[in-house]
Amino acid sequence: MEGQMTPEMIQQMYQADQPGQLPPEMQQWQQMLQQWQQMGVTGAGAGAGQAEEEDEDAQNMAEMNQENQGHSEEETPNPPKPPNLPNPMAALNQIMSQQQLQMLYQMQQVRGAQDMEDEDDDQDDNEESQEQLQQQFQQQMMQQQFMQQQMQQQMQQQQMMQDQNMQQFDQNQQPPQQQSPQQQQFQQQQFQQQQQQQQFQQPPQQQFQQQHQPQYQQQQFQQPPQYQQQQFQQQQYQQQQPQYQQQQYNQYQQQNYPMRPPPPHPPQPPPPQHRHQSHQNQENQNPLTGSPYTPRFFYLLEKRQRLPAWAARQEFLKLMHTHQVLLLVGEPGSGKTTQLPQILLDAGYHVTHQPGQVRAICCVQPNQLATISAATRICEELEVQVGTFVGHVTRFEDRTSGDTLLRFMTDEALFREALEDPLLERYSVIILDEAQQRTCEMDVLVGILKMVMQRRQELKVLLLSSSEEKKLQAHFEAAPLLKVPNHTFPVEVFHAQDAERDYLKAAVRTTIQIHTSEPDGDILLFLPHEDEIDLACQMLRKEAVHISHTLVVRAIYVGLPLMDLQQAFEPAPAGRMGGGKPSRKVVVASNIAETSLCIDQIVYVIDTGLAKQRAYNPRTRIEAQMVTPISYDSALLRARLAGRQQPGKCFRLYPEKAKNDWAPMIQPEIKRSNLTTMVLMLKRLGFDDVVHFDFVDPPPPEALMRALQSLNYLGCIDDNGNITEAGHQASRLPVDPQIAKMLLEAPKHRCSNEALSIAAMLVSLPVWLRPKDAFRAANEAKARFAHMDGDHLTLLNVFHAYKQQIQDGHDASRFCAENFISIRAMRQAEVARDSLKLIMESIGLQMISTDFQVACLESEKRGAYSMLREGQEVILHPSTSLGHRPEWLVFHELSLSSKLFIKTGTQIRPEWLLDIAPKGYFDAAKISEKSSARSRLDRVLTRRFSQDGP
Ligand SMILES: Nc1ncnc2c1ncn2[C@@H]1O[C@H](COP(=O)(O)OP(=O)(O)OP(=O)(O)O)[C@@H](O)[C@H]1O
Repeated sequence: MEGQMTPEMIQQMYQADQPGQLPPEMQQWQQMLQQWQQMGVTGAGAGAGQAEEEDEDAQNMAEMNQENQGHSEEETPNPPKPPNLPNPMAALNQIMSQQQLQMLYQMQQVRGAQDMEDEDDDQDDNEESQEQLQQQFQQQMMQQQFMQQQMQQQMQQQQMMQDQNMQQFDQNQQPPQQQSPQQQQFQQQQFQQQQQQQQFQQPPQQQFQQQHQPQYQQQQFQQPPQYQQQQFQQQQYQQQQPQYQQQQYNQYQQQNYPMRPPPPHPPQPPPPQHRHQSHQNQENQNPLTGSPYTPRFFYLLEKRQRLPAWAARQEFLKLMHTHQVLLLVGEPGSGKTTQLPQILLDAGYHVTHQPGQVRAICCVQPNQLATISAATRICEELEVQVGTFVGHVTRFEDRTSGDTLLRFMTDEALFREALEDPLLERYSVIILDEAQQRTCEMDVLVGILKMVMQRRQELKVLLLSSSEEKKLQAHFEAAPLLKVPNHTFPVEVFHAQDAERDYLKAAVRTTIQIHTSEPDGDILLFLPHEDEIDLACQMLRKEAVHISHTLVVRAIYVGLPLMDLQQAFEPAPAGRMGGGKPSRKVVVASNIAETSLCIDQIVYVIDTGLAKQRAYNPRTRIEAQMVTPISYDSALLRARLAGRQQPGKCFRLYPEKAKNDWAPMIQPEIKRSNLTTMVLMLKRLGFDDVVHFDFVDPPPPEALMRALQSLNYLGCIDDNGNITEAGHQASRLPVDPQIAKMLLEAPKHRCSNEALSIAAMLVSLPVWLRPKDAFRAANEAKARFAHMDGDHLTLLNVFHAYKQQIQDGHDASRFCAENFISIRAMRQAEVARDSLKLIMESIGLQMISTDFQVACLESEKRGAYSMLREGQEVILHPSTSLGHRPEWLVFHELSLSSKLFIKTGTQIRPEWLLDIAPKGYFDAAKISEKSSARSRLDRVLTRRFSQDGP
C-alpha cells in the first residue's frame, strides 16, 4: 500500500482485527501481552513511566510515532523514579513468569501511589497524612530496590539467553571459502603497491569568502529569528583509548566452539600514500587494468583529495588499526562512502596474515540506488568496470566476480549472504554506511556482526554516520568515535507564514521564484512521493520554457535508473543562454538526497517538511508507506545541505511554529516494520529465541508475536517455533514469506511459471502510470489487460503482453508508453523473475504450467462440451468473453461449483489439433457422432485423406 494516507485509511489500519487461531505457545504469549497491557504498560517503544494509555483505541500512525518518540528516558517524571525496565522486550521478557508479572503489577501500584502523593502535596496542612505518605514512600522505595535486584537478575538471564543464541548461531558456521588464483595475484599486486611510500599531500584549505546575500524579496517568508548557523568546530579528534573488551564465554562454548585467537599482529596499515599518485609517476598506468589513466582520472583524484575524509585518513587508519570497531561521523558529502573503502584497500585491509589469502571489503548501503551509485562512482574514480575490482550486490542482481575486492551491498543482500556464510568469512572489513538511518535490516546486521566479531577477532567493523549515534556506539561497548571535521557555511532559513495547502504547487512556485530572482547556485527540492517528484519535474519543465535562462530539471528517488541518477550529479551546462544568466539545476528528490546521495553545488534548499516512511500496525498486519512530517534532525540536515559549498538559503514551506510538533528523531525502522521476513531469517540463521536477540532497539513484542504467528500460518515454523523445511526454502527466496510460499506451492498446482511472473511483478515498482493529464486514457489502457478474476492475473496479462512484444521484435518501450505501463517496472520484473527462477530451480522446484486441454462441443443447446482425452462433460462458464459456443476450444482452467465449468477458453480449429497434437493424444472415434464437432473433424480428415492419400 503506497501513497498519502487519508484519515479514513489510517483509521481502517487501526481497526482491531479478528485474532486468528494461535498455536498454543503463542496463545500463552498473547495472554501475557494482554495482561501486560491491562497493567498499563505499553508495547512499542514505551519504557518505565511511559504512556500507560496506549490500548485498543484507534490512533493514527503519526500519533503513535510521536508518542513513542516523545517518551524518551529523559522525559520520565521526577524522582523517585520507578526502576527502569530493561526495555519493553525484556519487560515482556518474553514468556515471563507469573512471579515477574506480579512484580510488575506491584511496580504499577507504586507508581499509582506516587501519583497520589503528588496530588496530596497541595494539602500542606495535613501533616498526618504526609507522615503516612512518607512511610508509604519509604516502603515503596524498598520495594523498588528489591525489584531492581529482580530486574538485574532478569537481565542476567537475558544475557544467558543471548549467549545461547550465539551458541546456536555457531552451529551454522560454514567452512571458509577458497581464494581464486586471480585474487591471490591481485593480493601480490596490492603488496607491491604498499611498498611505495609517498607523502600524502594535505588538500589546500578551503577559504570562505563572506559574500553579500541579497534579501529574499517574497512576502510569504519570514526571516527566522533563532536559526543557528550550523558550523562544525575545528576540533581535535577524540582520542579514545581502546575499550573493546573481549567477551567471556562459558566453558561449554569454549570446548565445543573454540574461539579463534586474535591474529598475532593485525594488518599494519602502511604510512599514508596513494597508489595512484605513485602510478602517476610510473607512466600513468592503471595497475588494475593495465591501461593508461585518462585526464578525467586526475581531475577526479584532485577533487577527491579535497574531501574531508581524505584529510582525516591518518587518524582514521590509526583508529582502525587499534580497534575492532569504529564509528565515524561526517557531514553528507564528506567522502565517507566513496573514499574510506578505497583508503582501507590502499592500506591493505584486504590482505590477511595468512600468506596468499585476501578477503574482500564490504560496504553495506540502506537501499539499492545508493548501493549501485556508490559502486559506479568508485569504478569511475578508479577507471575500472563495474563487477571487476569493485561491484555491487542488490536483491536480484549480483554484479561482482571472484576478483571483486570492494563489494557494495544492500543491507538485505548481506543479511541473506549471512545465511550461507554465517561468519561472513569472505570479508576482512564490513562497513555499515548510513548507520543513522537505522533500517530494520541494518539493525539486525548490527546484532549479527557483534556476534561474528566475537568469533572472528580479526574482522573489522566500521560504522559510518552523518550524526552521532550514541545508541549504536554503546551497543558496541563504547566503540571509539571519530568525527570528520568539515567546513560548512551559514544558511539563512525562511519559513512560510502559514502551512501550504498544496505544497507541490508551492514548491514549484518557490523554485521558479528562486530561479528568477536569486544569484547563481543549484536548487534541491524535497518532496515525499515519487509520483509527486515526477509531476513536479513536469510542471517545472513547463514553467521553465517561459524563462530566458535555462533550468535543468533532474529527479532522484529509489527506483530511478542509474543513468537518470548520474544526470542529477552532473553540473548544469555552464553556457549563458542569449547573454543572460547562466543555467541552473534543480534536483527534485525524496529524502534519499538527505544523506545517502549528496549532490554538489546546492545553494538553495526547499523543504516541504514531509517524507515517506514505512509504518506497520501489528494488530491489523497492515504495512504502509506513509507521508509523515520529518524529524527535527532531518530538518536541520536538509537546511545544512544548502551550506556545503558556500553560504546558502533554505526555504521551509511550513510555519516556524511547526517545529514544536517535530519528533526529535525518527524512530528506528524496526519499531515500525513488519518483522515476518526478519524473524524467518533469524530462525534460519539459528537464533531460535528471536525474542532475546541482541537488538539495538528491541522491536514491539506484538510485532514479533504477529511475525511468529504469520510464519506459523505459512508453515514456515512449527507450533514449537522451530523452522520447518518449507521455512528453510522460503528463506532462500528474496521475497516476503507470503510470496515465497506461493512460489513453493505453485508446482503442486502446476502453475510455477505463472506464479513466478506474478511474484516478479509484485516485487518490482508500481506498474501503472497515471499521469494527471491523461487519466482517462490510462484507465482505458489498464482495462485492456484486465482479467475477470482480478489484479494478480491482470499483472500476469501485462507481463505476458510485454514479453510477447519483445519476442515479436517490437519496441517494448513504445508498447509500455502507449499503454501507460512503467518500462522500469517491467525491466525490474524481468530481472527479478530470472533471479527467482534460478533460486527456485536450485531448491529443486519444478517449473511447470497447467497443460492446455481441448474440448469439443457435444450439445449446443446445453452448452455442454466433452474433454477430448478424458471424455468428461464440462460447461462453458457464462462469464467467459466468448460470445458464442465454438465447436472446438482450448482451455486451461476449470472451476467446480454447481457444475464443472470452463473459465478461460479460446476457440481453435480442428486442423490445428491434427497438426500439433502429439500422436495418440485423442481418439476421434470416441467423439459423439451426432455432434457438429465430430462432423467437422470428419470433413477435415476426409479432405486431408483425399489430398495426401492414406
Ligand atoms: N554517483 C556519483 N556521481 C557523481 N558524484 C558523486 C557520486 N557519488 C558521490 N559523489 C560525490 O562524491 C563526493 C563524496 O560523496 P560521498 O557519497 O562519498 O560522501 P558521504 O560522506 O558518504 O556522503 P553521504 O553521507 O551523503 O553518503 C560528493 O561530493 C558527492 O557529490
